Amino acid sequence: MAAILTLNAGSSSIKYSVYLDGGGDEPREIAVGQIDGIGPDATLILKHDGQKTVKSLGRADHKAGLNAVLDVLTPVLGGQDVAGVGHRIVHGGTDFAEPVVLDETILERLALLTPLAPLHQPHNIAAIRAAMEAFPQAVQVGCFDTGFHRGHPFVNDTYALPREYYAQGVRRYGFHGLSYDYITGYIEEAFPDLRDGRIVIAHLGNGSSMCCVKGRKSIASTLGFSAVDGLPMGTRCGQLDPGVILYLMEQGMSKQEISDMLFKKCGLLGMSGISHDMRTLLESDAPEAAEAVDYYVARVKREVGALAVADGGLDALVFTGGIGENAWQIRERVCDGLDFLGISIDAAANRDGEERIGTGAVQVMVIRTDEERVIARAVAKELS
Ligand SMILES: Nc1ncnc2c1ncn2[C@@H]1O[C@H](COP(=O)(O)OP(=O)(O)O)[C@@H](O)[C@H]1O
Ligand SMILES: CC(=O)OP(=O)(O)O
Ligand SMILES: [Mg+2]
Repeated sequence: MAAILTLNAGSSSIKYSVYLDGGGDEPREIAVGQIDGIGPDATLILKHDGQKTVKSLGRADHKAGLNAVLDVLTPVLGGQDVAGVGHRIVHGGTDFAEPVVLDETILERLALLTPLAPLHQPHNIAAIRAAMEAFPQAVQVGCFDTGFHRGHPFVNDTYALPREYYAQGVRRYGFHGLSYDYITGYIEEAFPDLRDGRIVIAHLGNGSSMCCVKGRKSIASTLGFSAVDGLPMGTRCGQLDPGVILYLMEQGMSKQEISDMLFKKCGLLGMSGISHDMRTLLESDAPEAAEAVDYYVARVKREVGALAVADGGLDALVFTGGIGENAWQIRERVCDGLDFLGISIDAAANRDGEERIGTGAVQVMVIRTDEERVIARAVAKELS
């Protein structure tokens, strides 16, 4: 049976999985892992054959992380034929929404979108090139984070700029679409009563965004044209008055310096001066760490309200992503004081990370996302 490999290069991690192609049935996962904490202190995790391997890599950038993944996969694959490799590609622009078989021309077009997702797009493209070299016989399939949001109503898809900019592609694309696709599919199966419900999903990770859906369709997202808008993130500023950028330009900062600052030096890292990592900030006693977390929580809360309004009400609130799935403290603080929206949670169920933690009119849920599965399904479809 042929194998399918998935690669998902996030801003602070590379997630990977190996599946066996089900020949039309759901692909069967046989190994899963990630390089966590890309930067000074990276860790490789592999779960395979009922065993979990954890190996410290020390300092590792995306390239070193990817090489470590390819190394660890050799014994996992055991000479098995890799028929397809699926890739998460963060930005598809106006041209790409559905999964696509990748070739050199497409890669060149995707590279043009790098300024809009500098923490992802180059690593996504590097992973594709590495996979093309490592598995030359395999079909390489790109799956786009922006695809899920392409049906937004115009009011949630545009900025109030002169119209020609919309035509040029200056739009609210939204990201984390593979995660939202997985979560909405999961809800459809596990909670059929919510199939047509108004759901706000908070994908809180190193990259964070929120999205409201109705009947599995994205209605609005906090992320927009580039992967920097909306919520504050590990190193990204989130929503910002464009006047600040004009101010920075007047201060003499170059385009590259401003981009580096907004994408790499802001958010939790910039506000705390300590770390981009939510785990570190929750453990810290420094007031700056507490202020960064306060700001993060306050922005998530505001977006719950904003997205509930955009969706015409709220039936469920879902937490997912590295922070949303694991940080009970953040979930507790986000939900605190939102009773007026019908949101309240059971403290013990929340601490235990149970799937259903709501006690009010709105269902509140913690659901583990699986972007890799969405990618694997797309590859399997391509192979069938
Ligand atoms: N137990 C935990 N408590 C708090 N935060 C956590 C926990 N586990 C993971 N995280 C946070 O999740 C983030 C990584 O999320 P993830 O979705 O994997 O990232 P990426 O955006 O790279 O895909 C990190 O900032 C990390 O601090
Ligand atoms: C789009 C984005 O921010 O992705 P990630 O959360 O994987 O960094
Ligand atoms: Mg991610």
